[in-house]
Amino acid sequence: MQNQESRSYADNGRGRGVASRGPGENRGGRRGPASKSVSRSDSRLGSEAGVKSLVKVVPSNWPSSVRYLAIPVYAGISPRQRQLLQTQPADMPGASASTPPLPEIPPVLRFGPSPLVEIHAITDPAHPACGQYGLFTARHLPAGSFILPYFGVYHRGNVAVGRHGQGTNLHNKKESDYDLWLDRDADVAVDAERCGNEARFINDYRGTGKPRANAEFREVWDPRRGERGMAVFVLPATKRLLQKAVSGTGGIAKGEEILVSYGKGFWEMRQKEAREKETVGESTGKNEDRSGNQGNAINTAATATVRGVSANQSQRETADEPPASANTPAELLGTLSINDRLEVDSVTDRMGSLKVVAKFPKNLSFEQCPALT
Ligand SMILES: C[S@@+](CC[C@H](N)C(=O)[O-])C[C@H]1O[C@@H](n2cnc3c(N)ncnc32)[C@H](O)[C@@H]1O
Repeated sequence: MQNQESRSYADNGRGRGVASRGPGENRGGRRGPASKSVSRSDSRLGSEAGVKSLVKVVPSNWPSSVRYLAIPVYAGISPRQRQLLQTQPADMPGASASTPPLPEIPPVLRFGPSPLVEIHAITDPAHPACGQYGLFTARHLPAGSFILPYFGVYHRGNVAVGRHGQGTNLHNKKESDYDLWLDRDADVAVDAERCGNEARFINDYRGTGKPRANAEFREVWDPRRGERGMAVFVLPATKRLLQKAVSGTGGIAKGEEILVSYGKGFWEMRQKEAREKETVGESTGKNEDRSGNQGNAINTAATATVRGVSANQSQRETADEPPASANTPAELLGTLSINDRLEVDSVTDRMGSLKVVAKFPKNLSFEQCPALT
């Protein structure tokens, strides 16, 4: 079972934060099996053809089990929801005259891997996400600056509730730690568990030794696609940091890990789930880990210890993982289609309180992304 907070690993300040329950050059480091280098001289970058070609390009260290997205994809979003996504809040019916426009993604931003960030495996045993990946800066990023968009599957925010009360995203049939609220009122969230961009690797600052987050998720307007979305920004400078910024030390230094706050609710829910799983494990004699980072983890012990989950990543469910080699948009959309007949008990409302509101529709399918059609 999820609650509103647990769906949020951050909040953008407009009540539309991170949901459920975390122009291109490649740098050094290990390369994922699916990696291809980014050609900065690719004249098609930014064009529709460029988007299509960049779907084939992944950043260094991108895990082969996760599909890289240069634009979002859509699952089960209604035409009305799409319309809402393509409307600035200030233009919404009933919006007050003082509603500010959303901050904009730089219109010249290229589609594909960002030169501002690098994905690295975390090998420091003191880091609570040791054995997983994290996102690091490739250069100094000024306070308040835009870092990158958060891409994933735009889906209905509703969650189904499984036998043990755990929440499950309807669109991918299991809970996700990469699912961010985009618009709670419109019931749209963006999940990067199975496919996404570099932003999906941003860890929470808790337990890392850093006193606070250095970045945040914010709702944005993407003028390239005429659509709302989520993005990551360097935290704006506080008065104290502003003074430092004058001497050039504000923002995030080159090589530092980008860290956000997932929100207290995210971690409270994780603890609750860990307790429940331990209870289930005790009663059945086995433990399971249903964490959302199964696809990426390169070492499981540290994760399990930190999160208090006495489980092993190797026991993760793999049956409904999509194949990892789709490259073209058609393949991408094809392999992500969900036409399965899902059997669920009930659906929670978007506040997450356990409440039967609807039976899950039997067929969900991905809509073609307008940028690709
Ligand atoms: C959005 S993902 C972040 C990327 C993830 N490290 C990966 O390699 O895919 C969220 C997951 O990362 C892990 N994580 C992030 N921040 C953490 C922290 N401060 N302590 C422990 N685990 C963390 C948790 O497993 C969480 O479910």
